[in-house]
Amino acid sequence: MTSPAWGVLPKLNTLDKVPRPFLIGVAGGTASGKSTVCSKIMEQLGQNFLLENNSMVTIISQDSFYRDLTQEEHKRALKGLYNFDHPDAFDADLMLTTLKDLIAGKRVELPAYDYVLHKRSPSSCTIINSSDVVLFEGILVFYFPEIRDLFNMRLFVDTDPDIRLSRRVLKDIEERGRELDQILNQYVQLVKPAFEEFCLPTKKYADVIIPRGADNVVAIDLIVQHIQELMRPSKTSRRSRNNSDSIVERPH
Ligand SMILES: Nc1ncnc2c1ncn2[C@@H]1O[C@H](COP(=O)(O)OP(=O)(O)O)[C@@H](O)[C@H]1O
Ligand SMILES: Nc1ccn([C@@H]2O[C@H](COP(=O)(O)O)[C@@H](O)[C@H]2O)c(=O)n1
Repeated sequence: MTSPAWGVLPKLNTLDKVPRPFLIGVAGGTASGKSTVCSKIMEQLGQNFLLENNSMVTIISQDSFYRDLTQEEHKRALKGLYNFDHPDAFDADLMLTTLKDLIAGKRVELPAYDYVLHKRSPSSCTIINSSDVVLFEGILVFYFPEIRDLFNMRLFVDTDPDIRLSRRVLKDIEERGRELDQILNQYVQLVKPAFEEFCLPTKKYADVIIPRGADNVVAIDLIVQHIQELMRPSKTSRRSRNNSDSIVERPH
């Protein structure tokens, strides 16, 4: 293979290594199963590959990057009238810095998000040391171009909207103590229109679309196999990559 192949590897310092951490973006509508898919990928990588190699997988939620609300915004949030599905609801700068820090091998601190209080809870912070694989999941992880470009693999969880709504209703009642009329009002007025305007158009950036989310065991198995293949050391040649579209064999 001659020079043209090198052009698809702009982010790699050395062709002997896949990026570490290997950063995977997982987008999809609310309650599509993003977290569940991430947990399955993590579980399977742990079972099949990472234990042998003493490596680590980390899942990060975009929800940790919701902006702090003003008093007025907080009042609206309590009534289900604040738009948490709009890109402006997120601190995109902090998201970018955090991901860049992780890529640089730095330790990062992530506050858990409290959906009842509508704010981050610094008391339950997760400290993330360097990992081999980082799964970053959220409704708008592919929305911001600079963030989107950091991913080495992009997945979109594509689940039927009726199923998502029914899961969302249950989740909001059981885990977030919300009332049905407020949940449905927020969904119809804010969640659904924002999904159509901001989240769904990012599906085109995905390397792999996963219909039916975590039910799709074949898709998840193939994704896990692909990650294992990319990360496995090879004696004769090593596959080097920037994203799934540009896997090339190392020139001999
Ligand atoms: N394939 C599935 N079958 C049944 N329930 C599921 C499935 N995937 C997710 N769920 C449930 O739906 C809810 C939302 O799933 P979750 O993974 O948290 O979605 P997201 O991270 O996209 O918001 C959770 O209660 C989860 O247990
Ligand atoms: N205080 C908040 C913050 C977010 N939401 C909703 O969460 C959804 C994103 O999380 P998923 O796990 O479902 O992807 C998003 O649709 C927001 O409407 C909220 O209701 N309250």
